[in-house]
Amino acid sequence: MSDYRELYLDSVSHRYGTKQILSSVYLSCKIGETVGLLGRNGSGKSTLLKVIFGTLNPHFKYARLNGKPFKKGYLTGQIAYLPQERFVPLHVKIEKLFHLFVHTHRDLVFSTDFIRDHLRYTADQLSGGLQRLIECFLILYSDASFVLLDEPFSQIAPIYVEEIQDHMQLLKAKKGFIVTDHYYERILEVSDRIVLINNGCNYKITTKEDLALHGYIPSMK
Ligand SMILES: Nc1ncnc2c1ncn2[C@@H]1O[C@H](COP(=O)(O)OP(=O)(O)OP(=O)(O)O)[C@@H](O)[C@H]1O
Repeated sequence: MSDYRELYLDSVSHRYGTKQILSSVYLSCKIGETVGLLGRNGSGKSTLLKVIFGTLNPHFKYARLNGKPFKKGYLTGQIAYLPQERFVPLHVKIEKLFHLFVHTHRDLVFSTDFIRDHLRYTADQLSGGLQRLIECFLILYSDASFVLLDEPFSQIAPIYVEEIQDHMQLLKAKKGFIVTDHYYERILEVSDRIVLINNGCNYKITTKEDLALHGYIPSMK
């Protein structure tokens, strides 16, 4: 049985056409936990996050949130998702976006210097990296208890990656995170445990050697 305050996925299977991408994948995340999701390009990480959020209907999944079965994550109001692709509208003021997405922790996010400095702009007035950073904060600070982050560190300068990590740490008592990125050293730093997707299956990773064993990083000398 799953604990209360847990996102739980079991038996997730999906194929595109005849290509099997996920075969009975299991994944869980509790409040207070950061789960790092790793895997080679095309292994199915984004597919899995889309399945959880509900924008992709898999061939099979068994999903529960706080013990209760759910079909589409976004309908629960408890799951937020940062997709790989840009999602913010270009012509809406950043301040308005934060008013739409963030309620509980708005004061906290508005007290962050680089967010406050950009509130009066629209996304099209910002660089690609800053747009991504704003998107990341909109999702981190949304009211959802479980946050799915697809490549939050890509395009972002190291100084801001540190900021993202710090804010994840700050929010962790109240939220659970599932995060994937190919800056795997960052994923190792920020995560309490690591799950690797390989050949459609999930593997528990405990050491860097495990990552080499599964062919995610070059074998270690
Ligand atoms: N809509 C689609 N139609 C057909 N095939 C798809 C579709 N979306 C993804 N795929 C294929 O499914 C596989 C898994 O894609 P996915 O985006 O989930 O991988 P990923 O692990 O997130 O990869 P990356 O690390 O490169 O972002 C890839 O081979 C991809 O080409």
